[in-house]
Amino acid sequence: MTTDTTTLGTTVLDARGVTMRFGGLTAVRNVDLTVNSGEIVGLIGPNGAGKTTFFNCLTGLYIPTEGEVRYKGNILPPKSFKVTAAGVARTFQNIRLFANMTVLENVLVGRHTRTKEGLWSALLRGPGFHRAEKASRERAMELLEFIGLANKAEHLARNLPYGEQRKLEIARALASEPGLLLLDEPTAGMNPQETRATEELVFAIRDKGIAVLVIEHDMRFIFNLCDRVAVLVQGEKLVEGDSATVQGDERVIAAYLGEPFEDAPGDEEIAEVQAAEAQADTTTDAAPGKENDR
Ligand SMILES: Nc1ncnc2c1ncn2[C@@H]1O[C@H](COP(=O)(O)OP(=O)(O)OP(=O)(O)O)[C@@H](O)[C@H]1O
Repeated sequence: MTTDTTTLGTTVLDARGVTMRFGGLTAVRNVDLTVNSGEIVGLIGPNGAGKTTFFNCLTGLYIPTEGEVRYKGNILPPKSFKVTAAGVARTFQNIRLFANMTVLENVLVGRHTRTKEGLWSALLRGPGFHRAEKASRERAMELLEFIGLANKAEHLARNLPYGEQRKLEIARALASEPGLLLLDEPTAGMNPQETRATEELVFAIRDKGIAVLVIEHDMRFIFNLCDRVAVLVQGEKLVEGDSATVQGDERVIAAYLGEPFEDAPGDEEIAEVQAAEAQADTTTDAAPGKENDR
């Protein structure tokens, strides 16, 4: 799946040797990861594997103990608002909207890194301020159209259904006009329809020329969506490749034992298949992990 609007292959994000230690605990160990323009890259791994910690290292919330992170060739500054200004936006695992502000106001907040008008201009409310404010509102409304919330621009964020609140978070992140969007579990708590809509939204974002790096536990979502998937286990990158490669990798299957993929067969089905295979004197073509191939 490619996009017409970007040149595939230009490195947007380049994380090298990222390590994050908390006292004696190494949450992320020597992780390399690149995201190229036009790509949607997935980051998966069991609970506590270090995925969010890695995101925090990419977005200036944490300063990695070792390693460096470059965005379009430049080392990212160790402050989250500067990272956003540089072109990297993110959403969080837990919704962080301004609940008592309107939908439109939430998106306008996300635009502050792109608004040139300073404090004095805002206080004096001169013509420059009014022009900038009008342009910001127009852009925010465009984004709300794009994610399908324009008709709720004046609603309070707290009154939106859960799935729409998550969408609004994405719109707010997009308001900073990023070149790279990091999504931390965007479908957590969503029903299947909302998840499918989010999938379409992420494709549409990619088609606008924004590269995407996404953490998600929903394997079907990840494998449908991503051009490339990296697997973190206990802070280390275990495997990286396209969806088919990662789904078929026995180390990945082993890492997820006890936490099966959605729709993965239950123990009974596995036992049945194994018994049938043993009986049928099968060749090695019946590869382990095939059951997860969709
Ligand atoms: N600020 C912190 N201080 C100390 N330990 C931390 C901190 N943040 C994360 N950790 C630890 O680092 C490890 C990785 O946690 P992290 O939240 O990055 O995992 P994760 O892969 O995102 O998990 P999940 O899928 O459950 O969100 C865990 O052992 C966690 O307890």
